[in-house]
Amino acid sequence: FEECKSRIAMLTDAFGTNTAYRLIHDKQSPISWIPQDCQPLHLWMYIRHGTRFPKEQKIVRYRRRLEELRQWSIDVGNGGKLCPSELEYMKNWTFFDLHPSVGHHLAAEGEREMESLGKRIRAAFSDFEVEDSQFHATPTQRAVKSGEFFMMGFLGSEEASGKRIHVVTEGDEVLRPYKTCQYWIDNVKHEPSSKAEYERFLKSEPVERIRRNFVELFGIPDEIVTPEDVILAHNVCGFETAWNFTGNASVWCAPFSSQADLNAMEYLEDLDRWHVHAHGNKINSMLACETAKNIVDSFRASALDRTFKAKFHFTHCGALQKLITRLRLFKDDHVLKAGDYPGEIAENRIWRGSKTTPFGANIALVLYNCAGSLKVGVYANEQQMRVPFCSSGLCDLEEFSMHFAKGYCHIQSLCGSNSALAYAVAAFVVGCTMFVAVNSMWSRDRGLKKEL
Ligand SMILES: O=C(O)[C@@H](COP(=O)(O)O)OP(=O)(O)O
Repeated sequence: FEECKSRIAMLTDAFGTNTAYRLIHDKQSPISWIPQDCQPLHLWMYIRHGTRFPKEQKIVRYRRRLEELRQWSIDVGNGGKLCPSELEYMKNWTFFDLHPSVGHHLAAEGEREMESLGKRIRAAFSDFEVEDSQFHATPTQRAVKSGEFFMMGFLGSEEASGKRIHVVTEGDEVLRPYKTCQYWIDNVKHEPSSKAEYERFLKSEPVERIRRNFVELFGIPDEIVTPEDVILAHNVCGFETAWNFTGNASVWCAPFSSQADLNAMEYLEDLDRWHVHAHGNKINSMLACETAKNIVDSFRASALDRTFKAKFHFTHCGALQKLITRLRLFKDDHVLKAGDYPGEIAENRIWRGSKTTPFGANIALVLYNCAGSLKVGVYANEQQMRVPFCSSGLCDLEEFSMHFAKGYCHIQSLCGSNSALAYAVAAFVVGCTMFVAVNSMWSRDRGLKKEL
């Protein structure tokens, strides 16, 4: 049964946004968060909640559909070409024990992820006393619980017991503005063209090949298994891998018989998230403008009183993707297209859900006082990043603010009834601001060169 063993061994981390944080973090080397001759003044973090359960309606749908597929496989197909251990697992499969009431709740793996992240972040800044720490979360169980577990890791259980999480309202402009943004919902999320590349790839040969593999392995008649079933199996494979700390593979991973299959499934989700939530649409960057303002305002306040403060925000995948878009991180210089897969363009892309926004994904922005100069460091998933609009790795606060937080920011008018006009005005103002900024940098540069 060599085939069974290799099937289990090949499972890695390509589960897109359903990847557990440990699957990417364990491969990274730790970094130093304190640059030489610098002292931290402000730590501002945006954190996606830890590993969770599927949402309530999905638990119901998964149970219904997977039960059907399971019956087809066991009764009719007699397990198809599944290995004996997989067939046994299939017969005793327990995902059905998951009650819909735990839908979208933080899983035990998510609790571990958050507590250990909190501990690592505290350890990274252990030479500095945090004068004030604040914890904010969206009004969801998974975000609030993530905040509580992180806080325990960061402050220790005793200090954490006296501290509260500030729960914001739905659609909060800093934590999750798109959630209630009607303009974005109508013109991006529900706009068919945003899904066009995703739909195209769903019908493409790489996904069809996995579907045929599914049919053959499970011994289910061809006409029963749809491309949506392939997505379902991939989701459940990802979830069961994320929850299962011991690393036993889920039987629903079996149709993905090579890394290429997992990569194709990740690409499918990436096409969706990139076009709807990230670099694929300019409004996504604009929707992070209040978040950007909050970061820069917090930095300016800390720069004045010169004490080390920390603010943590527990939120969701789409919110992190918008902040990532505004920071121009993980940005390919091409549009993500279905037709580019397979091929180097798709395979070498930077944008990957498992690397950008797994469960527990985090973006940290740190203000430092470096021998009297104010500098900003940007970190994604505990690795230092270089933002394209900064001339060096550690960015000068003014240079950073000029690109990141300037320009028109009025989310209500961007999202409200006059939003088409507001969107045009915003795009125009952002364009003008960039023009003026770049021009003034050129003139400053020219001035400096003259002086030299
Ligand atoms: O709420 C959810 O179902 C997903 C998607 O929501 P958005 O990312 O689209 O807000 O986000 P998650 O909570 O897993 O980060």
